[in-house]
Amino acid sequence: MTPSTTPSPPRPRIALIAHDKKKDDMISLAGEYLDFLKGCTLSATGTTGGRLANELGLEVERKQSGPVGGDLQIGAQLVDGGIDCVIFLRDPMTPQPHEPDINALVRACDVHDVACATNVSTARLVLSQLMAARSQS
Ligand SMILES: O=C(CO)COP(=O)(O)O
Repeated sequence: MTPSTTPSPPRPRIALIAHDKKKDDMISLAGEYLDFLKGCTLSATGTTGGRLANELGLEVERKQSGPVGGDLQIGAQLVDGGIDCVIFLRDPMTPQPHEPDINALVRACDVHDVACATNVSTARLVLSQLMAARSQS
C-alpha cells in the first residue's frame, strides 16, 4: 500500500520592490520576516533583488531595474497570475523618471485585486497575515 501524502500548500509568490531611499527599510523588513520569506517564491526589481540576495541570502528572481522596465516586468508576471502579493516601498518624496511604470504596476494590482503594500506598516500587516495563513495550512 502506498502511504498517503498530504500535498504541501503552495508557496506564496511575493514581489519585493523598493525605491532607493526605501531600500534599507526593505532589508530591515525582509530581515524581520526572513524565515517566512525563505519559504516563499520571490520576485524583485534588479537592485532591490540584488540587495535581498547579497545581504539576506534570499533566493530571488531578479527582473530588470525599475527605471529600465523592472516594474513593468513584475506587472506582466502579476497579470499572468504569477504574483499573490506586492510589497512596493515607494518613495513619496522623490520624483521618479519611470513614474508611469510605477503607476501601471499599482494599477495592475487594483485591476487584478492583488494585495499591494506601499509602506512598511501595511507590509507588516500583509506579511503577518500571509504567515499566519501558511502556518494554519
Ligand atoms: O525603481 C524601482 C521601482 O520603481 C526599483 O528598482 P530597483 O530595485 O532596480 O532599484
